[in-house]
Amino acid sequence: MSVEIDGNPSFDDKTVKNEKIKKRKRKDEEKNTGSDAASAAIERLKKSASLAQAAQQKIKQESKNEEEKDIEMEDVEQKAALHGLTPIPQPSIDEYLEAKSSAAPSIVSSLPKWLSEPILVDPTTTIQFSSLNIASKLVEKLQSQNIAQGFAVQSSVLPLLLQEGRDGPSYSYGGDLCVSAATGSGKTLAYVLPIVQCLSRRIVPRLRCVVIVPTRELTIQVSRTFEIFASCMGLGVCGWTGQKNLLQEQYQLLGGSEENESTVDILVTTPGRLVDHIQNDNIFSLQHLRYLVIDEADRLLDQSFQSWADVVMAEIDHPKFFQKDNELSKQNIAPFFLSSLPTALPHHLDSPVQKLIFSATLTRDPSKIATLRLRNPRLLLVQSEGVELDDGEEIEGDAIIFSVPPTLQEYRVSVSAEKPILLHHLIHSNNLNSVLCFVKSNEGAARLHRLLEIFNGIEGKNYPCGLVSGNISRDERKKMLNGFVSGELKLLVCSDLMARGIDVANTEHVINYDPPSSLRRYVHRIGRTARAGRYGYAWTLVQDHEGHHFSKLLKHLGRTLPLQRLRLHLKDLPKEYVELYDNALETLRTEVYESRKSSK
Ligand SMILES: Nc1ncnc2c1ncn2[C@@H]1O[C@H](COP(=O)(O)OP(=O)(O)OP(=O)(O)O)[C@@H](O)[C@H]1O
Repeated sequence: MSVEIDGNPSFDDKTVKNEKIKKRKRKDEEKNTGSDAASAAIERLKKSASLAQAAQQKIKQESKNEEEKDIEMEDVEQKAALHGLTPIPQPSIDEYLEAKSSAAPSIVSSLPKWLSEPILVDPTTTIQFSSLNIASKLVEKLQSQNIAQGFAVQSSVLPLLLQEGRDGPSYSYGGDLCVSAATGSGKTLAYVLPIVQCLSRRIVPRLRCVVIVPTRELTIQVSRTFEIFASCMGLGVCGWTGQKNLLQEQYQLLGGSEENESTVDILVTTPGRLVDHIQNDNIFSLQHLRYLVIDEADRLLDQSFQSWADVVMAEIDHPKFFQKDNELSKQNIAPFFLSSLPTALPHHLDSPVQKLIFSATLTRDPSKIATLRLRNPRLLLVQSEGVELDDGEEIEGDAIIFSVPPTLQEYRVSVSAEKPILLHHLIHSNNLNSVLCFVKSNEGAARLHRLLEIFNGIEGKNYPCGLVSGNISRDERKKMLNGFVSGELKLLVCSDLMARGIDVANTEHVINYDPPSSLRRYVHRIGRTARAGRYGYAWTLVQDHEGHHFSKLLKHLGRTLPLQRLRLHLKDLPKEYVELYDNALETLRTEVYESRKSSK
C-alpha cells in the first residue's frame, strides 16, 4: 500500500485504459498522414543544413578577431528564418543544454577563440590577500571572517580586476570576464572584493555596480556578503527582492536625493525587478554603471529568463541621461574613472561597463552568450588538467566539464519502490545530520516532510525536519533556513528553489530523493555541501527504472573522489520497522483524505 508521494492523483483502471485506446488511435491516424510530411520535412531540413553550414563558414571567415559581434549571429538566424522552414521540434531546454555541455569537445571547433581557449586555473591555487594591495581594512575584515587566503577562483580573478591605477587598484576596463568554477569555491568574494576595492575610491555615491542573481534568496545572501565588506569602505548596498513596490525600491536607491541620483553604489537584484525599473521607473538610470555581474549565469540565460538580457544590455549601451546637454557632468565621475575610459565621452558610445559572468555550470553556447554583448571577453576555467570522468576517461582541460568539489563524496543508492522508508533507514542507520533532501515537486516535498514527521513521531525519534519549497511563504522559508543553520532542524526537505547558490555552511549531506532532471541541477544540488574546502556527502536514491537516465546524466561529470554504489531494499528491513512505517503511511493517507474532503 503506498501514498502517491509525488502527488500525482491515481486514476481508476478503466479511465486509464480508455485513454490509452484513444491515444493509440490518434497515433495511428497521424502516422499515415505523417510519412509524406516527414519526407518533405527531411528535404527542407537538408536544404537548411547546407545553408546554415554556408552561413557558419561565412561567420568564421568574417569574424577573424576574437570579438563575436551578436549582429552576425542574428544574420545567421535571419537567413535561416527567411526560408520559412517549419522549425523541427527541439529537445527541452534542459536536455538541449545537457546535450550541448556533454558534447563539449564537438562544439569546441565552432566556438570563438576566447571560448575554445580558456585561461585554465588549477583548483589548488591559493593567494595571500595581503599580497594583492587591497585596503588593509578589507584584509582585516576577511580575517574577522576566518578567511586567511584566497581560493583558486579568487587568486585568478582578483589580479585581473585589481589593475594597478595611478594611486593603487582602481576601476580599469580590461575586457569582460566569464568565470567557471565549482560550487562552493568562493565565486561571490571573487567579485565582491575587487568591486568594493575599486569603488571605494569614488568621490560621490552613484549606482556603479549591478549584480543580477536568479532568486530572492540569493539576492539577500549576496547583498549580505557585499554589506560585510562595503560597509567598512564607506559604500552603500541595496538589494531588491520584489517584496517592496517600485516606488519603495526607488526610494531605497535614491534615499530622497534631490538630483535623483543614487545614494547607494551597489545594487543586487533579480532580473525581473531590474527590467521593471528600467521600463517603468523614469528616474532609474544605469548611466554611471561600471560593473555588471551576472551570477548563476547559465540559469539566467535559460530560455525562461532570456528576454531580460536584451532590455538590460540596451539600457547599458544607451542609458537614460539626466544631464542638461546630454554630456555627463564631470563631477559625477572620479578623475581616475575618466582617465580609464578607453575613448572620449559621450559615455554611451563606448560603455566602460565591465561585465563579469559567473557560474559553476557555465554554458558555452555562443547564441546565449551573444545576448550579453561581451567586449574583448576572456573565459577563466578553474578545473584540474586531467579531470577524471565516471567511466575513467580523461578529459583535457579546455572543454567545460562540470566538476564536483574535490572534497565531495557521492553515493548512488539503488532502492526499491518504497523510497520513504528506505530514506528514513538511510538517515538513521548512518546517523546523518544537517541534511538537505531534494524532491522534484513542491507537493512531493510537502508529503515527504509530513510522512517523516509522522514516522519519527511513531518511532519516538527526536529528529526535527523542516520544509523549504515554493509552496510556503518567504517568512516561513527564512525561519526554516535559520532553524537548519542553527542546527535546531536536522533535515530540510526542499524543492530545487534551494539548489542554486544557497550557502549554508554546515550542510554535511545532500540527498536526492528524486534524481535531478539534468546534470546542471545535479551539480548545483550536491554543491550545497562540501563548500569552502569542507568535506561533504551526496546520496542519490535511484530506482531501477531511473537508473539508465541517471547513469547517462553523470557520464560527463568530472570528479576527484570515485562514485560509491549502495543498495537498499525493503526486504532487508526488520518486520516491525516496516509495520511502523505502514502505520505512518495510513496516518498520512487519512490526513490527505480529510484535507481533500474539507477543501471541497
Ligand atoms: N578564501 C576563502 N577562504 C575560506 N572560505 C571562503 C573563502 N572564499 C569564500 N569562502 C566561503 O565559502 C563559502 C562558499 O562561497 P560562495 O558562496 O561564494 O561559493 P560559490 O562558488 O559562489 O558557490 P555556488 O556556485 O554554489 O554559488 C562561503 O561560505 C564563503 O564565505
